[in-house]
This record gives sequence, structure tokens and C-alpha cells, in this order.
Amino acid sequence: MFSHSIRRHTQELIIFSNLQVKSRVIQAPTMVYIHTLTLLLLLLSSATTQQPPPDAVTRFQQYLRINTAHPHPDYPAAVSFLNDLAKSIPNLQTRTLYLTTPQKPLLLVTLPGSNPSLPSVLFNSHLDSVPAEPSKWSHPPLSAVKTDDGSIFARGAQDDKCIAIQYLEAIRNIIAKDPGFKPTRTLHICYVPDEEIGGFDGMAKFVESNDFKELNVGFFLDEGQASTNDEYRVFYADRSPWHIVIKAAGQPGHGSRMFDNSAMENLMKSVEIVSRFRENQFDLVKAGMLANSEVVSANPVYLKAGIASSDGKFVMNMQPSEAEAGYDVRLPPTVDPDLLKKRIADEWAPATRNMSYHIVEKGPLRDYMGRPLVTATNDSNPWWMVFKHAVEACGGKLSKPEILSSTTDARYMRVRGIPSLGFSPMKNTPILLHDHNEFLKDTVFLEGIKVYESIIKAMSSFEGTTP
Ligand SMILES: CSCC[C@H](NC=O)C(=O)O
Ligand SMILES: [Zn+2]
Ligand SMILES: [Zn+2]
Repeated sequence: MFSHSIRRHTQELIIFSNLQVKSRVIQAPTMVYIHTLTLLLLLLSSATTQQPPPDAVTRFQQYLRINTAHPHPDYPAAVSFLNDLAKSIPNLQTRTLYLTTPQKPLLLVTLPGSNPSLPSVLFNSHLDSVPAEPSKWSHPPLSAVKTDDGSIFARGAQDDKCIAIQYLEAIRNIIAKDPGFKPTRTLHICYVPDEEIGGFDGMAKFVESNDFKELNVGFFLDEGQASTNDEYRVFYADRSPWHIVIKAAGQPGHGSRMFDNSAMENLMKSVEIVSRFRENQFDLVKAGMLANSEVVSANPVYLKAGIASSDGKFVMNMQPSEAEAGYDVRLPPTVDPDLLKKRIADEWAPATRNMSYHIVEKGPLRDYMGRPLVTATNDSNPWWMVFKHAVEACGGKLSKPEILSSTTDARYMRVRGIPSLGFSPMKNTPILLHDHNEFLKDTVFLEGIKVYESIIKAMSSFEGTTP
């Protein structure tokens, strides 16, 4: 029912966009003139826009210069660029889907396989980036400037515009070397909006659509993170985000009075308790017992209290009757969510201290069978074996598979039982996602293309049976 209404909505939007050109009656000689002019314009525009720039690194820089940072990402411009790029590669088909508004398109690129009845392989890259603070950067975040040592500075260089271009360049290279190349399984690439803000208008809508169901996806490859050493990192799960707001109510009164049960006192006791929990979790990491992404993180992100005065400051001689704190909490798939909920109710926000709380679970914790959202990285998962061998076949080394600290759109696949890995081939690279001065070296970017060539060939031509 739900997916039907999305589909209808999508079709309406497509029809709407086809009706943009207004019709009117034109005389015949004028018509010929207009046709010639149109043809000339078309030829000119294909010469200027269809022609890809000369090399992969330049194409990467061009993509980085399109502003897809929140809060105003220019998705149509990014999709138009990627669509042109895909169209410059033989055999690639493209489709633009509108799952919500015309401002949030999703681009689907397809390399058809010779046996379309086999489950397909889907590679993903999100179109959006987090914002940047230009004054804190050594080069403007949209400049994609390449310094003498080959470092390309731009917001999105690592997260995740590199993989967007690497996928296409890898296919370009495969076909250039072997023009008759046709994979067994169909390979799709999707470019989705809004991952950085939860994917609710992006991947979450896409997986509900008939367009997605028709792809019959058997394996999903998404973004990962850079590694600071010589091995590539690979991720088999994400932590799940909870946004928790803790509220305290309490006795108001004159700023000079001492009394029990003020809202601020109640909230601050909570803040201390959460901080202690955070410290205990972090100690496990510092002691080397667990990785960062294997513990629960609970980071305070805002505090709100006080009575505003007319000059925009706070009234200092009033103790407020309400106070609240916001937390970004991340749960690894190994943690029992009910135990954490009990801890929150009993310790972080006890009703006995006039506290209340609200948890927004920003994603599922279990798949449709009630299993934790993890992808097997052993020989029970043939996709894992093919992936691993493909990376090794081109000389790459993989470090021990990890849980990702943050959250990606892969959770929308794992919840459907689709095996999914997170991987961005960036080694010997500082981890700069969401940081100032995000950059990627041209040599690392180009080496990543070679890795994807190997992965794409192996995964799309894998003929074995899959669970
Ligand atoms: C609420 S889901 C947010 C997803 C986001 N992804 C990347 O940073 C993250 O914060 O991990
Ligand atoms: Zn990302
Ligand atoms: Zn990100």
C-alpha cells in the first residue's frame, strides 16, 4: 500500500516534469528555423556537457565542486553531473527516481548482466555531505584544489564523493580494456540523497519502492572509512543511533535560595550519571578490551535551561522550573537495547527525581527475522569470500572486519537480510570525514579505482549460489 503510493507519486512527478514545456501554434517556416537552431544547440551542448573532462582525477574534482552540503544540497546538479558521466561510458543505463520531491532525486545506474534472473549487486554512494566551516579550512571546501603533493581538498573528498566517481571510473576502465565485457549478474549503482541526515527521504524510501524490489538485490556495497595504515578497512555492521532527550522538572525559586529538587539540580545529577557510564564504556576502549565501535557511546550534544531576559541574556536570579539535555547515543549490535532502556529509566532519568525522557530510535536494531543487523564475514557468506579474494587479487590487504562507529544507509539493507559491507578504499590516509580540511590524495583515489575494478569484475561475474 505504502510503496504503491510512493510509486504513484513518483510517476506523477515524472509526468509533471515532462509537461514543463508549454505548447503553442507556430508557422511552418519558423518551425524549420527553430528545428535547425535546436539541432545546432543540441550539438553544441553535447560538445560542451556530454564530453567528459580528460581524466578521472579532474572528474572527481568537478564532482566535489558541486555543493551538496546540508542544509541546502544541490541534488539535481549532482545527479545531472553523474548522469552525464555514466552516459559517457558504454553500456551503462541510467534512471532518475523521485521518491519525495523534485529536489531529492535518486540516480540509478545499471550495467546489465547476461543472467538477469540472478540476484543483482548494488553499490551505493550518498549524494550529500555535512556542512563545512570555510574559515577553519586551509583551502575553500568547495575548491577541490590539488596541492603539489596531490592532496585534493574538499568537503566530501572522503565522505563519500570519492566512491561515487571511483565506481564509474572502474567500469569505464573495465570496458575500455574489454569492450565486450558483460557481467553475469546485473550491477547497479545508486546515488541517494540525505544519508547524512538519516536517509529517511532517501534510502529508506527507496527500499520501500517497487523500483527497488524489481532490482532483486543480492549483495550491497556501501561506504566505509579511511585507514591510517597499509590495510583497507571493511565494516560488517553499523552502530544504531538513538537520540535521547532527558528532561528535568523541579521547584522554581529565587536565585539566592537553597532548596532540594530544583530542575537544574535534578538534571545535573543525571548528567553526572550519564558521564560516569560514558567513562566506563570509554575505559574499556582505553584498556584495549573493545574497539570504539563495540561500546555504547553516550555523548551530550546540548543543554537547555534558564529564563531568557529581553536583552537575550539569562535572568540570573531565578532558578528555572525546567531543564533538559540531549544525547547522541550509539548502540553496537551486540548490546541488548532493553537493558539500556531500563538503565535510562532507572538511572538516567528516574521519575522519582521528576525526570522524564524521550528516545528516538533512528533506525532498526534487528532484521525482519529478529536477528542483529550484522553481515557474516566468514565462509558462510559467499559474497564475503568473493569480496575478500577480489581485494587480495589486486594486491590489497584487508584488516579485521569492524563495526562502524557511525551509521550508514546499509542498515536499510541489513534489515531486509541483504548482506552488506562498508568499504571505501583509502589507505595510508588520515580519517577526516566530517572534519576540517578533508582531503584525499590523487594516488589513493586512483588506486581505489583499481580495487573497484577487481571487486566489480569478481562480484558481478560470481555465478555461485547465494543464500
Ligand atoms: C540518524 S542517522 C544519521 C546518519 C549519520 N551518518 C553519517 O554520519 C550518522 O550520524 O551516523
Ligand atoms: Zn558518508
Ligand atoms: Zn558522513
